[in-house]
Amino acid sequence: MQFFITSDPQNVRHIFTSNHANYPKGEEFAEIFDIMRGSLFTVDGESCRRHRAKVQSIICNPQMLGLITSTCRDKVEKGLLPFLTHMANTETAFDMQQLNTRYSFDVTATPVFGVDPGLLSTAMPPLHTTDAMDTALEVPFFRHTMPALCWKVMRRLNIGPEKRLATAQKVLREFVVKMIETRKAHHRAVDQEEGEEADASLDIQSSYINDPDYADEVLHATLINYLVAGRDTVGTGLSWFWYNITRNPSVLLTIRKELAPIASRKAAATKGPNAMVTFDPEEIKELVYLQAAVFETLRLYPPAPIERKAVLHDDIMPSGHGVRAGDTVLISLYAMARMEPVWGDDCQEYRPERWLSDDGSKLQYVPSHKFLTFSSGPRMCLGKDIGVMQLKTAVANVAWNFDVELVERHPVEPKLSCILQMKNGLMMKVKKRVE
Ligand code: HEM
Repeated sequence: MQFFITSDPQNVRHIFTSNHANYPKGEEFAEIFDIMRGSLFTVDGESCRRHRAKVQSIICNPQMLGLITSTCRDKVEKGLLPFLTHMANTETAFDMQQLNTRYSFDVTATPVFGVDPGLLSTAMPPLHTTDAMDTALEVPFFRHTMPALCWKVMRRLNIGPEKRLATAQKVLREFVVKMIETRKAHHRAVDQEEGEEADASLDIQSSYINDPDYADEVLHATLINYLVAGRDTVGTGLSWFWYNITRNPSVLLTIRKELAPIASRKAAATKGPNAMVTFDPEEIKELVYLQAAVFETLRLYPPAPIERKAVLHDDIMPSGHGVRAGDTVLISLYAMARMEPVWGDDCQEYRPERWLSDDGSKLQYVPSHKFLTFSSGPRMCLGKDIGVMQLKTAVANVAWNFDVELVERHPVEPKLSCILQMKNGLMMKVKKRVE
C-alpha cells in the first residue's frame, strides 16, 4: 500500500468535495477504529447518508439544542467556576487539560445519556472512562502508521499497545452499557410513578434504543462515537486555547474588552465576596473577537490533526500528483496551519485578527478546504456550532473572572494520538480577577 500525504488546499477540495465519491473512509479506517465500527464515523455511501440524517435530526431539534445549551451553562456555573475559585483561593497549581476533560465529558455525555456522569463534581471522581477514551484514540494512531498485519498480529496475541487498547475498549463498552441501564431504570421508575404518562425527558440515546437499525454493537459504537465527537474535540481545543493565551496575554485583554459591555449590564446583580459575572451561551453568541480567538486556536491546534481517506480509482490531484486505487491519502491539518502558501508569512503566529474584517466588526469567510478543522464537503462536522458554543462559553466565563498563568518550565508538547492532546498535561495557576 502507498501513502499520499498532502497539505495542499486544492487537493483537499478535490478529495473532500469535487471528487469525494472516489475518496471514502474505506474498510481499513473502519478496522483501525473498530471500537466505533458501524457508527457514522466509520461508514461510507448509503449507510453514511442514513446515519448522518439521523444525527442531524437529533442534534438540530430545538429541544435538544436547548438541553445541550443549558447543560453547558450549568456545568460552567456549577462546576468549572467553583473549581477554579477553589484553586485560586488555595493558590494550588492544577492540570487544566484534566479539568477540560471533565468539563467536555460532562457537557457531551449528559445529553447523550440523559444522565450526568458528574466528572466535574466537587468529589472529582477518577477518570477511568476518559483515560480509556484517550487510549482508544492513541493506539489507532500507531495502527495508522504500521502495516495492518503487524497490529493485527499484536491484537490476536493481545500484546503491546493492542493489549492496552483491548482493556480500554472494555472499559468504554461497560460505561456505555451502565449508562443505558441507568437511563432505562429511570424511565421505568417514572413510568411506574406516572402511570400512563410516558417520561418525556430528552436524551440522544432514546432515539436509538428502539430503532432496529441500531442493534447492540452498533448502538454502543454510535454512543461512543457521540462521546468522541464532542468530548475529545472541545476538551482539546480548550487546553490549547489557554496555552495560547498564556503566550499571548494581549488576546485575553481584547476578549475582556469585548465582554465588558455585557458584564457591566450584569454586574449590579452579582454582588458579594465570591460573586462572579457569568455569561450565558446566548449572550456571547455574536462576539466576533472571542470567536476569532477560538478559531485561531483550532487552526493552529486542530483537535483532529490528521484526516485519512482511501482511493477507489486511479486519479490525478490538482497538484499534478497521481494516486492509484488502493492507496491511502493522509492530510496533515497540523502542517497545513503552518504553511506560508496557505496562511501567509505569519502562519506560525497566534493572531485572531486574521479572522476579522479590516474594521474588526465581522468574521471573514474562510473556506473549509483551507480551515479543515471541522472537515469539509459532505462529511463535514455536524456539531460545529455546538462545539464552538461550548468552547466560547467556557472561555468567556473563565477569561472574565480569572487571570491565568502557566506553571514555570512546564513542558507543553503534543502527544502522538489521533487527537491532539498534550503529552504532559497543562499545569496552570489561576487568580481571582479583581476589576
Ligand atoms: C471543536 C469542536 C469540534 C471539532 C474540531 C470537530 C471536528 C470534526 C472533524 C474533523 C470531523 C470529521 C472526522 C472525520 O473525517 O473522520 C467531524 C465529524 C463529526 N462531528 Fe465534529 N467536531 C467538533 C465538535 C463536535 C460536536 C460537539 C459534535 C456533536 C454534537 C460533533 C459531531 C460530529 C459528527 C456527528 C461528525 C461525523 C460526520 C460524518 O462522518 O459524516 N462534532 N468533526
